[in-house]
Amino acid sequence: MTKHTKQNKNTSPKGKGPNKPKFNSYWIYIGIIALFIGVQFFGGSNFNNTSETSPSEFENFLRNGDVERLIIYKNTRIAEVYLTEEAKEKPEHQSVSKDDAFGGQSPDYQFEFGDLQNFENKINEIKRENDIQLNPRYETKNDFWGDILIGLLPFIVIIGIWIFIMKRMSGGAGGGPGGQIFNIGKSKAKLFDEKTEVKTSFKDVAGLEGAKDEVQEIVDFLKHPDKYTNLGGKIPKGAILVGPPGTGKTLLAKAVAGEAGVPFFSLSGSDFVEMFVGVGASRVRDLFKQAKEKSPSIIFIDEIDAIGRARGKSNFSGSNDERENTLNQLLTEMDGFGSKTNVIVLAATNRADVLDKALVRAGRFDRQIYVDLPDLNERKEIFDVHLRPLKKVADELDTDFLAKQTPGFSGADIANVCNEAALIAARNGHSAVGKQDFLDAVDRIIGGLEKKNKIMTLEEKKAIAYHEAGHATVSWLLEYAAPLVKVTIVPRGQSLGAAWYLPEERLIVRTEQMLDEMCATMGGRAAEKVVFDKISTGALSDLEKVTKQAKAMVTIYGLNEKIGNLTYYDSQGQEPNFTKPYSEKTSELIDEEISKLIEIQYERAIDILRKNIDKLHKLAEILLEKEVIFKDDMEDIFGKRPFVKPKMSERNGSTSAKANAQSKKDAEEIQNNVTSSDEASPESKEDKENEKTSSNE
Ligand SMILES: Nc1ncnc2c1ncn2[C@@H]1O[C@H](COP(=O)(O)OP(=O)(O)OP(=O)(O)O)[C@@H](O)[C@H]1O
Ligand SMILES: [Zn+2]
Repeated sequence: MTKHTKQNKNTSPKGKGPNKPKFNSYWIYIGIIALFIGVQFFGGSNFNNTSETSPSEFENFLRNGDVERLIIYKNTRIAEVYLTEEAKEKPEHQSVSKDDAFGGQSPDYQFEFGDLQNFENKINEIKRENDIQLNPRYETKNDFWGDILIGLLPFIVIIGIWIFIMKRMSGGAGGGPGGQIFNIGKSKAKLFDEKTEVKTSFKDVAGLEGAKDEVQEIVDFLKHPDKYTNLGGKIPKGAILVGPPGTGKTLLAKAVAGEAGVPFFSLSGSDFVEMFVGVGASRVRDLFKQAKEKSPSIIFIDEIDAIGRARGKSNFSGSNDERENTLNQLLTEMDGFGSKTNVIVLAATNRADVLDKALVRAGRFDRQIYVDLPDLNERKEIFDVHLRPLKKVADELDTDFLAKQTPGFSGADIANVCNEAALIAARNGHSAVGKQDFLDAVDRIIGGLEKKNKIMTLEEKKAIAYHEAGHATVSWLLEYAAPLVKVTIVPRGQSLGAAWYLPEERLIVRTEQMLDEMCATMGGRAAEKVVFDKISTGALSDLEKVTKQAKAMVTIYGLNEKIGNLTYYDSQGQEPNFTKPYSEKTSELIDEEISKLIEIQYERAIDILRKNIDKLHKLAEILLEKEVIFKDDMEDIFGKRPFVKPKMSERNGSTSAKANAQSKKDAEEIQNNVTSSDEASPESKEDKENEKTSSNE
């Protein structure tokens, strides 16, 4: 069961920071309205120190010359009488209040005169008889309540609209409309307390081994904070879980809380965002206050990008202040944690790249934990987890088989499949959930996913497998390409597949290293060309990367023979260049050289792949089958990477042509001793790099 956290204490928090507003902004609105009503009541002209009288008595006053002023309201048939100063002293006017707190603005008497014509005649008659100068003033006036109502009408309308919006925004959940207004500055966090909830544990999270390892530290810290602080260590304040929707980010965060046995506050970044100034910041404060009260605890903010988008970038209309305030408040709160505050903030997003730099700085969300779509094996595990609660599952059910049927599915999709299968089985009167029920459920979910363009055809999958296998093969066979760690055809962010390399830290990159890397980058497209004799649009980011690299070689690092030892790089880079720093002719030459560089590497990649076509096929097949391969699988196919320590004297060529020839020779060498050589270990490779770097200087 979830419950909304309530807090009935003082709403205006004691701000710590210097520029925190003392009041939540909605109090200001309420104040203005109250003030207005007050003015209506007390400043109004007929607040009661006016005595009632009758027309005949008035005639007496008039006769006696006591009346200074007479106001006649035609529409309400009321006359207001103001006495002269002397008259007020007379005993017959004792009932008239003398201490008029409002500057004597209110009349002394009022009465209803009935018929206006008669009344006027009577006044004129008395005036004539007694020689009295009095000209009544005529005014129109609404009655008191009508007056107030009309004055308040705009405010009532505004409040009405406001309440309406409030209700809409908070989904009409809980509490009356008034309650909503007064709770607007409260955080909407849902609290999952381990005492009242069924505990989520790592057992409930299938796969995600890497991510689990990383969050284990947070669990450990929450359990034994002293262990860390005693050693003077800094405690992590936050981590961001990055990954596509439905991959179990929320689940993982909840499991961290469950494992550590601490309360878990969960809400979405968009919950902070309201149209009223200051509300987001106030909600952030409230959330952290609640979390600190229950510390140690975990705050989980889903869709952090709703508030954490890079400032001044996302919105051209410029009215982003409210979101920025919210973000600033979040940063302030996170900075404000002392080492004694055992609150850890976990956030989730599927776009880490749009986040504000300030958010991912050290001491805030300085850890990013990747939560990717599951591969074949992980999908099997997720099926296992979600089959557990199903009461009756047919015995012959094979989760391996199910995992194979669901490429590209997220954990949430799989949870959906299991649920759907149970429903289908029930509808068809089956006594247990069987294989066919699952297949039907998969079909149904795929139908939904197809609409969202998330499913790839078998043909596409094959193309991607060869593309990635191409990268892997070429980079494996090139001495200077970064060593491969993992290749996958599980879609990842914008890309359809990916290869991970172990980047080396190099201070200086040599020509042959750049060329080898470019060649490996072209390996994807080259494989498509070699195998299908077709190329696809799937290589866009590869082309972008390789073009940038080639351009840098030619125009920045002076690594091209024809262009020579010069750079068009401007380290000051302050003034925008409206004119190119080189002539048209040079410009053409640059384009030509860039394109030549890339083409040579493309041809080279094709060449390598043609010579290793069997291995490429084998690799692609394994990829299709397992969806992910690691270094070990590569070694099974290619043998260990064959590169031996180079002889120093042979390696001092630095022009592209020489380097090219050198690398080609390498590739051929590899041909010959790919199965025999097993000398290269990562360390020796690194040593070699260092030596090479220094020899180059
Ligand atoms: N690795 C997993 N193991 C078991 N179940 C999973 C896994 N991943 C997702 N699920 C199931 O999918 C549901 C939704 O996952 P969750 O809400 O954690 O995804 P999310 O990554 O937070 O998604 P979003 O980005 O849309 O918020 C979970 O409640 C769980 O049932
Ligand atoms: Zn590629």
